[in-house]
Amino acid sequence: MILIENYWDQLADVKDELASRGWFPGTSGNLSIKVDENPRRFLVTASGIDKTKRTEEDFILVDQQGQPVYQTELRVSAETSLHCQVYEQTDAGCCLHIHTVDNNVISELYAEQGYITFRNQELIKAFGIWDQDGEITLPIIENHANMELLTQAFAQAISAESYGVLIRNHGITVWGKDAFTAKKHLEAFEFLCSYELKLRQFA
Ligand SMILES: CSC[C@@H](O)[C@@H](O)C(=O)COP(=O)(O)O
Ligand SMILES: [Zn+2]
Repeated sequence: MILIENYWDQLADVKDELASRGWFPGTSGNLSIKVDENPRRFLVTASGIDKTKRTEEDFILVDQQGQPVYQTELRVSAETSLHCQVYEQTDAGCCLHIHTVDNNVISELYAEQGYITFRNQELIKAFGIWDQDGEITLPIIENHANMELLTQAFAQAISAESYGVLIRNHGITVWGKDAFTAKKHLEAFEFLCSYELKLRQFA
């Protein structure tokens, strides 16, 4: 038997931790956690809510098309289709999206290149990459206002080895096999973005 409450609590805990870092400015950001694969169902944040508050209406159970499983007055996150793509194309169990100044500035600086590759950093090991010359690449896509176009570009950028996609002047979407791993990947990408920006100030 699947205990949705268990997944709900895991996602609520992650949300609280990210909120305590100020990673949901202006109601931005959205989170999801998979509760079942056959058929695929996941909890996703309701749209437009204050993600720094913990309430009983924070998450909505949706199917693989991102449609609510039960009748609700709440709206699912405007970016639910991106979460659907992550679960469709990877074996992720959790997907996190945040807007920070650091990830936005990195997205602008590297937009023309279309990606940023991080190397020579101990924290790359957070992605399970243990080689001496290990590196991780984060693709960067344009921020289309049209969700169909954004979802298309996002789907093309997803790869099993990247664990995240950066949307230009918008934010980062990161995933992992479970809530713990997704948060670890998110923290690592944020660290790497911040490091890169600081280094550029001196280089
Ligand atoms: C309020 S600005 C952020 C939104 O436009 C969007 O990018 C976002 O991350 C949150 O949307 P939401 O529908 O609440 O999941
Ligand atoms: Zn967003």
